[in-house]
Amino acid sequence: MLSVSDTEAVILNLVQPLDAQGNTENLDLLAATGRILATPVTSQLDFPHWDNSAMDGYAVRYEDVQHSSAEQPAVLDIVEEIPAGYQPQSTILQGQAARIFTGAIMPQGADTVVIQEVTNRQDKQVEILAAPKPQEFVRHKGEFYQAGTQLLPPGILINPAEIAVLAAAQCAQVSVYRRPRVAIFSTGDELVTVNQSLEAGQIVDSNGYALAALVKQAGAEALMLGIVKDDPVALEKTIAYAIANADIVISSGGVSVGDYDYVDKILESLEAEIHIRAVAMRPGKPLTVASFSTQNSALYFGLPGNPAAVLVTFLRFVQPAIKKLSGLSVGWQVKFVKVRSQFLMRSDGKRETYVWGQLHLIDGIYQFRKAGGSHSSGNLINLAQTNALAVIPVGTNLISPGDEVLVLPT
Ligand SMILES: Nc1nc2c(c(=O)[nH]1)N[C@H]1C(S)=C(S)[C@@H](COP(=O)(O)OP(=O)(O)OC[C@H]3O[C@@H](n4cnc5c(N)ncnc54)[C@H](O)[C@@H]3O)O[C@H]1N2
Ligand code: MOO
Ligand SMILES: [Mg+2]
Repeated sequence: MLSVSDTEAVILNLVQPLDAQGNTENLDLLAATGRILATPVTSQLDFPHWDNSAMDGYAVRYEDVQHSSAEQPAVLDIVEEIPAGYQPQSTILQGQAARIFTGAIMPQGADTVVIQEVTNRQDKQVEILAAPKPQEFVRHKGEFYQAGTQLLPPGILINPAEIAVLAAAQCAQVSVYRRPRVAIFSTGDELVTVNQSLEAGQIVDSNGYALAALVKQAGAEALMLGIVKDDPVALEKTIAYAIANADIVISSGGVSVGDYDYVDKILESLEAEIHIRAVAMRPGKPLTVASFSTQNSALYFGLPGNPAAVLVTFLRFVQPAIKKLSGLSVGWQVKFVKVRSQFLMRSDGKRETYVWGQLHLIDGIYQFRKAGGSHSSGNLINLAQTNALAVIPVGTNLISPGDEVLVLPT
């Protein structure tokens, strides 16, 4: 059995990020939030585009006002008014100023802005009641970004701030990586769809729904292949189709040691290389990860059937794999935060144990509260309304209330 961290390393090593050749699409800027930028973006514009005022006030020559005070104000002639959006017409000469507003172009000759709060306007003149600093309140051309240098690198997540930058650089369309395609199917003779009536021994295929939601949340596209019976022929057909039509395949169930657990056997018959068969974690011990030598074949994740095991193994291993595959250049790994546990938690200390619960903000500090109810990996009911997984490492049997614990926000 591999440790969780070795398993993560093996998986991330198997993932080939999408190649920018042939795996991109052009999107309208407004549709690009949450997508991954595929090509570097460069602008021919400086930011700011020209020297401009950061404040409402007066554009002046520093040398004219450097000794100004309330007692001995410099008195300047106002020669122009410059609102934002206008090209100034005059050059400010000695003893002159321009009325100027935030974001307006600085006029020639002026090098400093005096905010209107420290001035006294007298019709066509202004008194400067305090000496500014040289170049104060001027935003200089190219101070934020210089034309021709890289504005945004490829492989970054496009969040609202990047959308704003791309808009300012007049990128109405952006090249992003296509969404990874993830095939999902559930195995089990006991499974029915949400709208079928339940006979004895049957349960609803909730894993398919959970996985579809998780895949979408991870920024990928779900290719739903439904329920497959515990039947080698049907399974082989579905797996062969899935690996040829997706970047990643996720099945749930059929990976343990039962007589009807066929997934590993079928993968072997399809000449898969099985990299992982079991992980020292709870829940999620029987986990199968396989790859194929055939070109463009998907990476295969055979998740255990128990609903809690599906959620935990997806979040711990599949989500980072999807993120790496999607073209993100950094930050695919899961991020744990250190918080205090409110309650006592136990583990046998043999497998890395994941406990679902809630992060609560108490006086600005997060605390972890284990979910009430059964923590059987077959229980999906108390998974609802949780937002975090706490980790009890191998070798630790007890987390006492108030102890620090690593938590994976979900
Ligand atoms: N003798 C042993 N038995 C088991 C072991 C073991 O080491 N030795 N491991 C246990 C652990 S841990 C897990 S986890 C499960 C994994 O089993 P499988 O991956 O083979 O999954 P199934 O047997 O098909 O199903 C397990 C469980 O989950 C329910 N299930 C399955 N699919 C769905 C679905 N789509 N939606 C909702 N629920 C589903 C299924 O009905 C079973 O109750 O094996 C243990 N056994
Ligand atoms: O590994 Mo299993 O997922 O504990 O039920
Ligand atoms: Mg089984």
